[in-house]
Amino acid sequence: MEIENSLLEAAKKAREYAYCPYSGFKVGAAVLGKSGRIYTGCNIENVSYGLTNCAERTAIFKGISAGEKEFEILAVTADTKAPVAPCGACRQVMAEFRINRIIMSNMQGKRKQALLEELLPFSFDEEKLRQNK
Ligand SMILES: O=c1ccn([C@H]2C[C@H](O)[C@@H](CO)O2)c(=O)[nH]1
Ligand SMILES: [Zn+2]
Repeated sequence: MEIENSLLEAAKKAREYAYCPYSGFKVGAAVLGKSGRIYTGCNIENVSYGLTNCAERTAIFKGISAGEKEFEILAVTADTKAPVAPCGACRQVMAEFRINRIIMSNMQGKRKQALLEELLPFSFDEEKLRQNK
């Protein structure tokens, strides 16, 4: 519970740095690396909307680019009525790095936990790529 609270706190702080002039929808995320380090992220939008990077991917890419190989838990938060859920692109990136535990929350502290296999069933993975004939 302690680590979950720390991750949500870190995600909440990172959310303040969201660059979202087009949607006005601020999101914060934090991911725990196997090393024990926490990497945070916010969403970063672009005038060519499709280049937008979500908070979750910002946090994961920060971890990878700092040398982190494996992760334990990812937390994400936004100012929504129900806990915010990661988009499909972020779920696929979480699958790439086997981030199995996801904590979704809102600003009021409402939480929901899920396993990646629940968020992304029948996922496309390395094993399927290797079945290429
Ligand atoms: O889980 C989510 C959902 C949305 N967004 C961002 C993308 C975009 O900047 C804005 C609206 O979709 O919120 C995230 O960062 N994470
Ligand atoms: Zn996303």
